[in-house]
Amino acid sequence: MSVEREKRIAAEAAAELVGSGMTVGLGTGSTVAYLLPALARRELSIRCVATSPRTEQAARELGIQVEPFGGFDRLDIAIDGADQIAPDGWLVKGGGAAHTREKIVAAAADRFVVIADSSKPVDALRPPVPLELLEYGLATTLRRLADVRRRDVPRSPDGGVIADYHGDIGDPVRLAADLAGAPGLVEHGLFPPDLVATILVGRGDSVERRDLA
Ligand SMILES: O=C(CO)[C@H](O)[C@H](O)COP(=O)(O)O
Repeated sequence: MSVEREKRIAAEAAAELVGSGMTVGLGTGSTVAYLLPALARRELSIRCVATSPRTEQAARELGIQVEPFGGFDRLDIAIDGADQIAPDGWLVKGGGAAHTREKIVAAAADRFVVIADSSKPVDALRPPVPLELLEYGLATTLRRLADVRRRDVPRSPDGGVIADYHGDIGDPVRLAADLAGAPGLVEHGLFPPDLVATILVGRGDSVERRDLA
């Protein structure tokens, strides 16, 4: 079964978790690209925020109501893809360089739902871990952070510089804490299990569901 089909059925299963009246965070990426038409087809009355200009434009073109995030202090649900899913629920995100906004939206949601194809669950997380860095003092930040290289992609919508950590991951709790404490680092792409409510993985013809919360 194709990866694209697995993404689509996981995204469609996630769309079924959304009900009328909900506030919804929309992630970024090729799996979310299947979520948007699935949501639009349901013709629900929902208010959404988008984690990237790309998602915002695609959602609007499908008639989904997208509003500025400033108008919300919480969300009912957020749905997003992932680059890697560890057995204990740790995620690596940010392959599309949207991890800062994605983490803020995931944290704002009562329920964060991850959608993925069967290539995303891994036995152990591996590098790279995406980073967003502040432009101010960038050369010193890059010199201080070991094993970090700038990624040749446009800046984030918030002006941040995208880079990746290529060193060992080891214990993600420790690496996440080390990265979070580094001056000049805006956000990293390690998402802890306590952020995640449900993981939906398309595998072959069916969707595997894991509830973490
Ligand atoms: O974190 C992300 C973007 O920053 C994406 O959610 C992640 O890269 C997965 O993307 P895809 O669904 O295309 O595999």
